[in-house]
Amino acid sequence: MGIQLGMPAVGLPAPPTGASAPPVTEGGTAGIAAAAGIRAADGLLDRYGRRATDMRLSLTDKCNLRCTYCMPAEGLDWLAKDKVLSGAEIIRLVGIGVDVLGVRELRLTGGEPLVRADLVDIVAGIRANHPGLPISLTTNGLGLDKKAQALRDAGLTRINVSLDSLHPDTFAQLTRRPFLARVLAGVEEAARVGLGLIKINAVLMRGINDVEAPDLLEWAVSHGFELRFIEQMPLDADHGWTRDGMITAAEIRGRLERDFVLTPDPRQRDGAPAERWEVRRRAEPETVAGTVGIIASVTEPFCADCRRTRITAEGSVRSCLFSHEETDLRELLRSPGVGDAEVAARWQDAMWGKPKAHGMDHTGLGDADYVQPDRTMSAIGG
Ligand SMILES: Nc1nc2c(ncn2[C@@H]2O[C@H](COP(=O)(O)OP(=O)(O)OP(=O)(O)O)[C@@H](O)[C@H]2O)c(=O)[nH]1
Ligand SMILES: C[S@@+](CC[C@H](N)C(=O)[O-])C[C@H]1O[C@@H](n2cnc3c(N)ncnc32)[C@H](O)[C@@H]1O
Ligand code: SF4
Ligand code: SF4
Repeated sequence: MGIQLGMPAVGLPAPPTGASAPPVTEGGTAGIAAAAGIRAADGLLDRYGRRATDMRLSLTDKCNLRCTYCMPAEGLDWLAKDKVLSGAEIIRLVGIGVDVLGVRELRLTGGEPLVRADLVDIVAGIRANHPGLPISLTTNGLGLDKKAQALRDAGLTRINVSLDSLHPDTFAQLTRRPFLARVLAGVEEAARVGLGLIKINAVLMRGINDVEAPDLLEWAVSHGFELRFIEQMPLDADHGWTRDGMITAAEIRGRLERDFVLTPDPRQRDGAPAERWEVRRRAEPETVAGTVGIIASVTEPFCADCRRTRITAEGSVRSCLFSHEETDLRELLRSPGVGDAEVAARWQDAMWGKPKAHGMDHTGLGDADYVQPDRTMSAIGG
């Protein structure tokens, strides 16, 4: 059962009230969390009683694909190298998250994390400090065939690979690159080296790959992968998203139900973006063939139970995927004499100002008052 928005969770400090409470801005005001009675041990708490324990860290803003729902065809102005957190800074920041602020799982993302030459060293460095921490990677799979074994050896727990089509032409149309075979080689190698349960992420685009939904699911269950369909969100550089144009979760279930029977997965959702369904083929209704997830950020939002804190490649906290403000931690990390406690306090301030949903005080992607963030999904760290 998720925490109700607006209600402090049991045992947590109440949100600040009264004239003495400093104003809350999404980016955080120095000391605001402390002024509200939040101690380091309270972790990454927000005004609505949610506590972030799931850290999503972007390793780079760069990418070697140009997915139409994410990047512009010409790419973006990549960050200068010195603006991006170094491996040592990342390892320190994860340490502060885990040891001081109660982070319980870590996802490495981007941009495309596999383009970072020191990725294996970063994973190994984090693993050495946190033997029990689940560390997962979200990737487009390009180059995974070369790095899967090293990543597993370094201590990576799991991997999610984005793959929207099994047809070379459709793949190239969606990603603007003809690399389907390379992605499939990466998925195959990740499975061979035993990189946990592999999850496949697919965004369905109307008139392009939406007809492929049942084929993608058949492919995934027959390989033992967990496929998740993601509703397209308004985070594309081209501002091409429309509420009417996107494929909804209800529509996805409808398309799948022609070939499969879907029943709710009895496992707890536990704050996960994906709602999971057990999958049975209509031709074999007695046997569970696998699981499918649907991530319905637009039509069935899950913000009330959000447990995520994001760090961008340049070391800023984004309390929400759709935030309009960021809180820089890199400057503190690079200031001689600044200790972990000070970095942790600024991170807590940023999270205290986390919006209720979708960067606003209510849910509603595509509502009249929704304003798309300046950054695209790739630059936020999806
Ligand atoms: N609205 C919203 N969507 C999110 C958030 N985090 C992830 N998503 C969506 O979920 C998709 C899949 O994310 P992944 O990186 O695979 O992570 P995950 O689903 O949390 O990971 P698992 O723990 O492996 O199930 C992303 O591409 C986003 O579309 C979030 O905080 N808010
Ligand atoms: C931004 S990418 C970063 C990691 C890696 N490059 C990849 O593609 O997996 C993470 C996830 O965001 C998803 N994504 C990107 N733009 C999106 C959008 N506008 N709506 C929904 N999901 C999106 C991608 O499909 C991918 O699964
Ligand atoms: S979704 Fe991932 S692979 Fe596609 S352009 Fe965005 S960052 Fe790159
Ligand atoms: S939109 Fe913001 S509040 Fe909602 S689930 Fe995503 S990160 Fe959390």
